[in-house]
Amino acid sequence: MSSPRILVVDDEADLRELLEITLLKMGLDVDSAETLGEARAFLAKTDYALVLTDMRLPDGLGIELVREVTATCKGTPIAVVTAYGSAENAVVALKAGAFDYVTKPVALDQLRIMVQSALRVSAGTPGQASAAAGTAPSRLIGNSPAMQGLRAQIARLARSMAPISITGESGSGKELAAREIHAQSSRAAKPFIAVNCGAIPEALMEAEFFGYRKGAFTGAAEDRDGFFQAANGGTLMLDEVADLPLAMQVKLLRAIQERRVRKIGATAEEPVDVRLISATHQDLAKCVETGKFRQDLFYRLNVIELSLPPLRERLDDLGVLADTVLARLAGPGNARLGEGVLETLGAYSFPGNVRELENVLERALAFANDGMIEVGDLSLKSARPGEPAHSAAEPAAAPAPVAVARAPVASAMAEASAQAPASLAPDALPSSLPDYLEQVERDIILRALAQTNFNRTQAAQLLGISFRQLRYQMQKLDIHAPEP
Ligand SMILES: Nc1ncnc2c1ncn2[C@@H]1O[C@H](COP(=O)(O)OP(=O)(O)OP(=O)(O)O)[C@@H](O)[C@H]1O
Repeated sequence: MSSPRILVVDDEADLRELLEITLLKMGLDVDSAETLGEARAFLAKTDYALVLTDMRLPDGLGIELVREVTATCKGTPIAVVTAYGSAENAVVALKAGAFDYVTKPVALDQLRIMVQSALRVSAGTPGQASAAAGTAPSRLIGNSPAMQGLRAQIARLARSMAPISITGESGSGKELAAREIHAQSSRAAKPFIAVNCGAIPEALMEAEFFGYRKGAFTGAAEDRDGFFQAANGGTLMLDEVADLPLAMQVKLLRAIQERRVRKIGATAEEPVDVRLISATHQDLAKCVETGKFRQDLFYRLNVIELSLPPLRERLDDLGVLADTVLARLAGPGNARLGEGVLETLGAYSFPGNVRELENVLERALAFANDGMIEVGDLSLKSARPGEPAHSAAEPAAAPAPVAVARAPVASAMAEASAQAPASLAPDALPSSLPDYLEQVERDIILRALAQTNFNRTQAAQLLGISFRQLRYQMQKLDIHAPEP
């Protein structure tokens, strides 16, 4: 079987030679062109597994070739070589459809990693083949035009290394979309690691992201990998990226630019091959304006934007989503929606999106007779049709109070109040600040859960925190949902 063939396009003889030698040593066949014109002539005759082009060529710009190859050579990955520090070129090329980029001076270990990953793309992984054939069932359920467009966009984006920034309200499926991109990419066999940037204490962040060496600090009993090493070869999702403290943003930017990380306590850096996907329900551009988020990092992460529509803008999908959720909860065919249920759901604004739909159906199923969910089994916040829903970014107004808190919540509340620290006199001090704060936190979370009938999405909104933060705090404080 013949080796994959690569086209190198560069007018600098030294660099061209270095690229050729490196690729030949990897067992690949190479054609070389010095100009755009020569490259076009090669491309007209031969199918390549990868095109690697410089940005500046005597008769034009490499970006033209990126556009042509992306438009005409279906599936051929093209990567660009950019001058060091010219992030702009790299970003423009990625936006135009380039698979990836390497910077000059070219680090050969990074070049090899990039080439191998491009070869996996052009060979087509099983995930890609079935996705392309339209046979792979997508985890993103919905037949609305918005969902169809989203799935098509994901299939395209899965073929490149370009960083993707996913925006959307809480519960709209940002993590699911990121997992889908990973699953359809040539990285599917490698790990997908999702990190909630808002849930990591600032003091631990560097160790969590980059790892540490044994003895680097008190308690570092052995070497440990960070998220970057754990995601090597795969995808790293930075969820709630707007919550990253500024100091960590600087370190992250460096890791992204260099594609290398250094463990705390290590002397040398190590290369990492990670595709980055970031997500947030906040307006990251606004965070840049207010100085909360670094512009340079924003620019690096926000190369391709993927925006997830809120559920209330794709109500056509309610039926199929409800069927899928019920089949998962009760087993296929064991639960159904009674008369008027879909219409009632359709009149609700779902501020917590699909996650809230899942919660609503799970609770309703607990009250339903023989798996038949009736309108009375739904406990929705009052919502009028067409009423604009609250953005997840802004805390929702307090929901209509729940008439009676369910017994387990009420008893948990009573228990919490019994333990709750008596309010302190203005100059009194608690004997243990952490215990005192923990009890206050427990008390407040239980109160919010009782008010929302243990709907965590709504409770998180009441408290002005994300669903994930609430879930994290509940785990930490050992607070559990009552048994239905
Ligand atoms: N289109 C969809 N099809 C099927 N399930 C979905 C869809 N969108 C979201 N979900 C489900 O809704 C829940 C929330 O999704 P996910 O965690 O991806 O949301 P998110 O936007 O990342 O939320 P957050 O901002 O709170 O982290 C998950 O259980 C997910 O499986």
